[in-house]
Amino acid sequence: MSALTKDAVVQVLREIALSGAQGDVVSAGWLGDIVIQNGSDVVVTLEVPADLGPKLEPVRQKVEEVVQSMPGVTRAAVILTAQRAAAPAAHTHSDSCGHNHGQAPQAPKQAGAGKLELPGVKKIIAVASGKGGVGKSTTAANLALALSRMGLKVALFDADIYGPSMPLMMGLAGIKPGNRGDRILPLENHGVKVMSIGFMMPDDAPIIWRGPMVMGALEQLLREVEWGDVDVMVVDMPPGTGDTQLTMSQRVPLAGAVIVSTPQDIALLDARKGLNMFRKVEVPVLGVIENMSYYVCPSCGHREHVFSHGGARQAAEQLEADFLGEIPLDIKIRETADEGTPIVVADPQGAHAKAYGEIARKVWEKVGGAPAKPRPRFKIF
Ligand SMILES: Nc1ncnc2c1ncn2[C@@H]1O[C@H](COP(=O)(O)OP(=O)(O)OP(=O)(O)O)[C@@H](O)[C@H]1O
Repeated sequence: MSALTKDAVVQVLREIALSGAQGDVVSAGWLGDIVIQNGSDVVVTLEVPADLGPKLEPVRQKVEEVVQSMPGVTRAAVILTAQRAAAPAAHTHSDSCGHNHGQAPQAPKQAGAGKLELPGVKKIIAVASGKGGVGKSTTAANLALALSRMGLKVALFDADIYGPSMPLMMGLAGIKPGNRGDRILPLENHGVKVMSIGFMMPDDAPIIWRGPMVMGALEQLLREVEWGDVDVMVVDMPPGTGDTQLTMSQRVPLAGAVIVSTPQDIALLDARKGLNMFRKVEVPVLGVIENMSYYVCPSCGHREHVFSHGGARQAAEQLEADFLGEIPLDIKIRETADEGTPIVVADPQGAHAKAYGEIARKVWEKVGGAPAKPRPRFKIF
């Protein structure tokens, strides 16, 4: 059998006629990207006009069905993204991984771009970082689990388009969410509802996301998931302070944001950009969490400050943001997350779970959350 090519996919897409005078998805100018992974997994991105987006779910399904039926295709995923005016470039640049490491951009002026409505979701909290690799996702997962242990109904939304890690961290890797009608059902583990852009992509698909596409895909996912009744949703934001992060902070009705930083100065500089970005769009900054703050020697219990300790606390003070707490550098935090059972669940009585619990309590208080009913420790069936 000859190898599957993008041209062959385009050919097939041209055969799907759209109703009305628009021709097909290719001639309508909607074709964004085609990515073929492992020779047989195909992801097609359609960039459609924002006002048509919600009406085009049947088209998305049809295109997916047609691509899926092509010879040589194992899995097909079609993602609709809405075309949106790109935000002004400001002084930002993206590096090769797509992360934005420039200065906080100006708020884009988007006429009519109101807040997304997520009925049933009471409070939404963003977990953000100025740069990648500081432990933002690990913190988001453990924070969500700590909030859940307080007796709250919790959802975790993984918006980290450049490296979605929630499927792995929450023990849901390789599982695909189901549907009810045209609604997507979130997956659930450790008592937390989880949705990740990673569930929608073939494993390791190197999708090259352009700014407006990212927001389109995230919005679509947020809107189409049947979240049900949720006290608090934790959003693992894409790292950095570029246009995507800014647009997301404007469009999602955030109750507040927490910034994760390591103690190194360079990360703190980036953390400042994160703080400033949220302030610019009037999202309350709930505070700063210092991650990988110190190292506890597993044999003697000695605390070693590998980096210049206390930087996040000082930076928080200077920036008039609250310091929410510090989490040590501990291999167990990494291992448990990699195994899909983050430390708050793996060792609920341990010191780390306690530290995350304290942070969760402060965060919940700061967003004015109603006191949660303590979860019973024992269940009698
Ligand atoms: N407190 C910690 N102790 C030990 N390892 C940690 C800790 N926090 C995070 N890590 C590890 O550091 C790495 C990066 O963490 P994580 O993926 O959470 O960062 P991130 O900021 O979300 O990264 P990215 O920007 O790539 O999404 C992971 O291997 C994670 O397990």
